[in-house]
Amino acid sequence: MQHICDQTARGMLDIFEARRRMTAAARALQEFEIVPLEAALGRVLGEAVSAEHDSPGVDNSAMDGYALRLADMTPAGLPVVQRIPAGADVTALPPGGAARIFTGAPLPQGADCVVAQEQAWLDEKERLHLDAELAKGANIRRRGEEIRRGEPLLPAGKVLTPAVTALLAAQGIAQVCVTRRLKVALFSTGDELIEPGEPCRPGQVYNSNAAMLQALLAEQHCEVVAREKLVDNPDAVDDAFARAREQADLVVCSGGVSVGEEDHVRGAIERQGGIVFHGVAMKPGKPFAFGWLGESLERGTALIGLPGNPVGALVGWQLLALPFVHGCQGRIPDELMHFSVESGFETKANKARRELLRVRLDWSQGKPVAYPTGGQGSHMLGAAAAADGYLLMEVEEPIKKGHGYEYIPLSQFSS
Ligand SMILES: Nc1nc2c(c(=O)[nH]1)N[C@H]1C(S)=C(S)[C@@H](COP(=O)(O)OP(=O)(O)OC[C@H]3O[C@@H](n4cnc5c(N)ncnc54)[C@H](O)[C@@H]3O)O[C@H]1N2
Ligand code: MOO
Repeated sequence: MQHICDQTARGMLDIFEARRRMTAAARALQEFEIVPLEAALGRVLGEAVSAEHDSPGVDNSAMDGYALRLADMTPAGLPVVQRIPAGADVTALPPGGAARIFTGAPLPQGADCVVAQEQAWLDEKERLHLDAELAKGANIRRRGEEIRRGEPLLPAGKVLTPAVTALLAAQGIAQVCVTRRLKVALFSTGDELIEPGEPCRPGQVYNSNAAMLQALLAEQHCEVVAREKLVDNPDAVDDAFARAREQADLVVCSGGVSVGEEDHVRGAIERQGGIVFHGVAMKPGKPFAFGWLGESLERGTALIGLPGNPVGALVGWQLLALPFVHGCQGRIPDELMHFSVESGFETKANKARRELLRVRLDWSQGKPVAYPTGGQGSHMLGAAAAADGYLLMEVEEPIKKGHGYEYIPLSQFSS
């Protein structure tokens, strides 16, 4: 991964430095709630969890078959003297006998292996014979072989995925302590914006950012405490920010963050708090701003200003805002996942900013080859909606067909 390194261009912050700063700036919320396990998907564990039981709880069979004591087997076979379904109490295997047993059923005391029914046969006297060489311990799942009662099961900061949910359920745990939801106030700025469902005059633009950000926040289990559209007027932005800092942990705002006189977000942040950084050497997403409202970043309300261009807002959210949100949730930080793939296309170099090209991997040649999913303008949502990843184009390095470039899968941003 020699391509991903610090690099600044024309006063803009390097993407990966910006990501580090977002990660470092986050302070984990120290407020928690107890929720039922079935309502905890995607939430973040607020405390470490230890195993409450040995897993497996008893020695048990890994197969439908027969449990036996190997040394008892004779050329004349073994009589089947017991039948043990899953859920039965633990029994003892009488000497010189075998037990019919089913997957997950407790191994009878004295048995030292299980033969799968496909590898055994019963003669006319219902005596068991083996078709395979068996070793002691075969097809037995031992008590506590995965984890013992009291051992660490999950650390604080772990996200409750379906597998984590199952791991907790397997321990009999019905409710968990999770970080409370992050309260987010969501603003979209722009006189041109109208809401989906409203009639559209020429020059007006549907507010896709609010819909997208609401969805992105829902994916992260944030609580949207305000969702407002703001006109391009400094008083309106000031007023909205002043209200939001009282009710939210984080303000997320799109648009109005560039340099034109209709862009009022930076000014409002400076009047009510301060800027940590503004401007990142990435395309799309250059005018990304991070700051705070109130006394300081630590004591005030954090504010993330995303570009108005919808794909810039999306990329800024995924690469820069998410590490901060995760940190506030107390989540164990994720490394950015990326790997090299071949490019199936060519593109001219960008002289100032790294570009994140919206691509899809084609596997039809037995290896992944990246192709663009459509127009790469930062206002063009189609390519973003069709992409499965971003191909990272370094500054002053064109993309050449057949060469390898870092690919950043999008799936990592939804978990
Ligand atoms: N002179 C310069 N102009 C621009 C620069 C620059 O460096 N110098 N940077 C450009 C880049 S890059 C971007 S990105 C944009 C970002 O500008 P803003 O964040 O201030 O966003 P707006 O100007 O408000 O809007 C830009 C664009 O996005 C549309 N938009 C805004 N909000 C929404 C929304 N909620 N849903 C859908 N679309 C939205 C808006 O209509 C504009 O088309 O600045 C460049 N300019
Ligand atoms: O950085 Mo802007 O999002 O390229 O258009």
